[in-house]
Amino acid sequence: MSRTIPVGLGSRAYDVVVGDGLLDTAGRFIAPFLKRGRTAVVSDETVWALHGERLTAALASAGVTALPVIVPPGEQTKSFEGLADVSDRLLALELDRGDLVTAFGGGVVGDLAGFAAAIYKRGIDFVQIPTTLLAQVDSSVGGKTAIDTPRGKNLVGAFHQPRLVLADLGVLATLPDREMRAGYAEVIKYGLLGDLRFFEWLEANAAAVLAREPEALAQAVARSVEMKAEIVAEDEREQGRRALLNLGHTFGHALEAETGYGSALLHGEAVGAGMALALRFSARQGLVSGQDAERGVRAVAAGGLPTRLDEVPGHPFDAARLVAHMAQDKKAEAGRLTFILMRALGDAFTAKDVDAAAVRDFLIEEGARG
Ligand SMILES: NC(=O)c1ccc[n+]([C@@H]2O[C@H](COP(=O)([O-])OP(=O)(O)OC[C@H]3O[C@@H](n4cnc5c(N)ncnc54)[C@H](O)[C@@H]3O)[C@@H](O)[C@H]2O)c1
Ligand SMILES: O=C(O)C(=O)C[C@@H](O)[C@H](O)[C@H](O)COP(=O)(O)O
Ligand SMILES: [Zn+2]
Repeated sequence: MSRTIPVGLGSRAYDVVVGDGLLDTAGRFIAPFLKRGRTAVVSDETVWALHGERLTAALASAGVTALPVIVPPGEQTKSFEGLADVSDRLLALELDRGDLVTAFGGGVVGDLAGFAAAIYKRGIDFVQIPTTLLAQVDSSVGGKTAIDTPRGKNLVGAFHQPRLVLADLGVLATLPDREMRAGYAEVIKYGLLGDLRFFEWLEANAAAVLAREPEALAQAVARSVEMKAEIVAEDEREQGRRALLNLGHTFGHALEAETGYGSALLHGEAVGAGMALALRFSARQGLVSGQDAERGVRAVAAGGLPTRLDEVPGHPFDAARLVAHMAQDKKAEAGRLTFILMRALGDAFTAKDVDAAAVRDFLIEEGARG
């Protein structure tokens, strides 16, 4: 059984298909987007070793040749060097504008391959086959593509929507538990930012989702995608409501930049800690009740995610350096900080012009160095 969730973007509309075993029918889904029977498949070494043969066979059975472009796994690959490497290899394959790039992996591969597709010969089509929980619920949908720079996360990128997303829940069977927990951060984010019922469902079903129980997993992925699709369709370029998807990211991206994008702190872990900080900062500002904030933090912790700075590798962080990273955030305007804060569980909002000194004081209270 699969579910198809449309992303209603007019001429750039596409479907997200969620189900078990979709990889084996990938050729049938992808063939209609091809002008000739081939696609470059950008993947990382780990995903390719585990699932590359299966995808290659599925494509071949529909008359499609896979041209692999395999990159090292991990956040460090989402860099200028990684982008140059992928772009050069797509050129070496002599892809033209009628060809298609398939991003087959987690958010790193999706963001990198998507950005390469956005700028290759000024733009070619791509499809996403996300293989992590995080990529299935979040990064494969919505068209944000980017690389990191030492100055900050995702600072160089483009909006480039995929033509199709195929989320095969079965491939998550090989995903390490730590990566499941990191992906769960983006799942709970949807409940916190805009759906109290989903949040409550997750409070009751976190363990089942993390254990990959088929029904719970399918429900968590489908509801997350549904929420993201609805928000992206309303605000593709983050002029308003889409910024809510950044809950936990202003704090989280600053922590990622400070830890140097290594394996010590995964994006989802940074978002987990970032959401806990956003909840407590909201309470400190009198925006949300202390009770709601604590309940939100408990739900993040139940996902096995860090919720305090002293649980984040790199602690103690320098408060001023964290605030400096936040000023580079894409939501900041004229040097003024923007955060996604909470009014209640299931009710987040965009707070513009947040006082940098208040954020710094809060971070010091939370254990950062003054
Ligand atoms: N574009 C967006 O809207 C968006 C949204 C959220 C996150 N992101 C970005 O996504 C990135 C994080 O993505 P991620 O968490 O998927 O990390 P990732 O792509 O690094 O994948 C995590 C690890 O899991 C491995 N892996 C992937 N699929 C596997 C599988 N099925 N079985 C076994 N191992 C597997 C990978 O090789 C990698 O080592 C960050 O760069 C973040 O900024 C982007
Ligand atoms: O799709 C979005 O919009 C998001 O903000 C989703 C986030 O989970 C994701 O990490 C995104 O890449 C962050 O965007 P950025 O614009 O802050 O780089
Ligand atoms: Zn994210």
